[in-house]
Amino acid sequence: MQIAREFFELPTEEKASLYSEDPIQSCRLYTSIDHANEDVHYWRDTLRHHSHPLQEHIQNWPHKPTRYRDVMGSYSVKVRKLGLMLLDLICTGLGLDSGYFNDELSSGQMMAINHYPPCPDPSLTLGLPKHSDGNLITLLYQVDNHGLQVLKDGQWFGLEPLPNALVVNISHMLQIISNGKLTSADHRVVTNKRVARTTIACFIHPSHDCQNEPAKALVDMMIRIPLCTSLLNTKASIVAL
Ligand SMILES: O=C(O)CCC(=O)C(=O)O
Ligand SMILES: [Fe+2]
Repeated sequence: MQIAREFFELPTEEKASLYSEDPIQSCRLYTSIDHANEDVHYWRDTLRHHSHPLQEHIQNWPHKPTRYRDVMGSYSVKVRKLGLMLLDLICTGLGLDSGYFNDELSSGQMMAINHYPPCPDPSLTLGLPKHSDGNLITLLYQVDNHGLQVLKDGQWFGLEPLPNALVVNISHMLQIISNGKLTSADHRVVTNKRVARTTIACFIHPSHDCQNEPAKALVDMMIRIPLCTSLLNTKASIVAL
């Protein structure tokens, strides 16, 4: 977290070379969501880069702070290990074959270092608007400052930062694969006037050419035999729920 904060404390000129609006860039610094086209800008700067396989991506990461690559690289490997362990447990919980989430379903990983500076008027914007994550599973590290809220039964609840704890989000792909047994949580970030907030999100995601669908074992098959006058004409229609 210290390294993440040090990155955002670098002089603007130092960070400027990483600034890009192009979502295809493997490592880029940008702000809000779609700065050129959005009506409201969100109060966030973010450094986003791929992080798995590490050796394919680390050379695109920032040079400064000098320990950035070492520290963030080692965090990325460890947090991935934890994420895959959680996916194994979720796999058991869902009753899927062990290793279901291995390989292409979890072969990608992206990290976002989010920075929310103090906001002079928090009533005018948010750090991030309501959304749920589009990947498989997200592990978010937040240390001390509040800001993250989750939507439950139509109400927003603040998620207290707990020392040495990570927030784990079920994301869209996991909702799809689990056929809705797990649901992705809507969340947002509010700002405050006093202090900056920095977070590190790790998004584990499927490979880009992998097709996602509900796991077969979680799809109920219902056979309907329509009532008709001639049994000979009866067709069984199979409906996947
Ligand atoms: O910074 C946070 O607390 C949440 C970040 C988040 O939701 C995201 O990057 O998708
Ligand atoms: Fe999110």
